[in-house]
Amino acid sequence: MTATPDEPRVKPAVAPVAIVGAGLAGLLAARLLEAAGVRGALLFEAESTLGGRILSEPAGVAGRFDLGPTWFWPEHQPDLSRLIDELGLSRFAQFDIGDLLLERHPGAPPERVRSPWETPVSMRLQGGMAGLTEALHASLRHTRVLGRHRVLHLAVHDAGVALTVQGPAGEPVRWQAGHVLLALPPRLAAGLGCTPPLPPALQRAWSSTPTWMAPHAKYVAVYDTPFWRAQGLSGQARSAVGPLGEIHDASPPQGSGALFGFFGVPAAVRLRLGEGAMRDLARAQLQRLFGQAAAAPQAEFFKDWAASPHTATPADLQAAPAHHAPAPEAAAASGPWAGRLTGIGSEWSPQHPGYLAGAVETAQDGVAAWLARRQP
Ligand SMILES: Cc1cc2nc3c(=O)[nH]c(=O)nc-3n(C[C@H](O)[C@H](O)[C@H](O)COP(=O)(O)OP(=O)(O)OC[C@H]3O[C@@H](n4cnc5c(N)ncnc54)[C@H](O)[C@@H]3O)c2cc1C
Repeated sequence: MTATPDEPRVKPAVAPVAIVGAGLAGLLAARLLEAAGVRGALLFEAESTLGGRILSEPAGVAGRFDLGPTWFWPEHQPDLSRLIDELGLSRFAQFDIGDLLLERHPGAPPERVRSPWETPVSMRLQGGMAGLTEALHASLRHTRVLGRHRVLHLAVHDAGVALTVQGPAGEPVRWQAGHVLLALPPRLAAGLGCTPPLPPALQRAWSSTPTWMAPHAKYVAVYDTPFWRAQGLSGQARSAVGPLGEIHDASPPQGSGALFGFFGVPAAVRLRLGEGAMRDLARAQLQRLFGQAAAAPQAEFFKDWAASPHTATPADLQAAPAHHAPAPEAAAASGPWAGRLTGIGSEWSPQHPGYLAGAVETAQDGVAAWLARRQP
């Protein structure tokens, strides 16, 4: 029978758990389920690549450079730190020795100020943060990982949840699972169609939770060497002129040098001006700050997360929140959705909402809660 968009084909087997989203939270949840003996979980990922907001791009022999998260803080994030060790990944401290440059006014030369001491030390992963999600994915043996599978709709029924999923060919297919772990930002989860609808208070709480860093964009410039260090500069800068508002050293532990910056330009302006203009302005700013040697990077990268439909929603583009939002409830307390659906994206973390460590916390808690409730 040929499937039509209105009549999704049904996959008859019922998976114990379906995970929506293969970022850090989704991949870790799959690993934890496998470690507890669960077989045949489904992991749906809308994009063709895994990792979600974690993205590291290669530049020849220079290494890989983070266009998503860069840092973690082991003193405050012991579970994430343990996971990194367990996966055999190497860490190193963020370079921050030397002066910081301050650009206060257009046309005024940058001021040098002593770098503020970073407490606690920010740590980075050798080879880029994507090493974390790649290692998690490589460790999976008993999970069906389905890239280019976008979950569109969830319907609860007596035996569990039916998920309508758009696969690579564009056709909607219905899959069945006993429980759904929503490993995506609450705002995106609130946009999935649900039958019956989620409790209104839960729906409101999820759709009003901003997705951390969704309105932001990053620029990375790669050089042969970290030449600014010889001038006593840390590579850090703050600018009221822009387009980059905050700049850091992004060099790997040895060899090449790199600088990265977060744009201070609002998402709507960036999207209007386009990537080419943003790159040109960012490169010109690095030259203004760090001199002629910064004018011709051997490689450069630009990633605008506001343009990613599987990270940002139109609501995220209105304003960039200065602080991490408090975590909303992760599940329905009563009604048909109780016990069928749990939010495990990082923003649901009570301790570290929006951080990598938050995704670790929510994956651990979500899987533990499902295992505790599961019928023997
Ligand atoms: C530029 C930037 C810098 C950051 N810096 C740091 C940092 O230095 N330190 C730190 O701790 N944190 C940082 N963060 C935050 C960190 O990246 C996130 O907290 C973390 O990666 C979230 O992981 P997650 O798995 O919860 O969600 P995500 O990584 O957002 O994963 C969600 C996944 O769901 C998929 N998806 C979405 N909709 C669907 C659908 N309908 N069907 C199927 N799949 C879907 C997405 O494609 C994605 O793969 C940064 C983020 C950004 C963007």
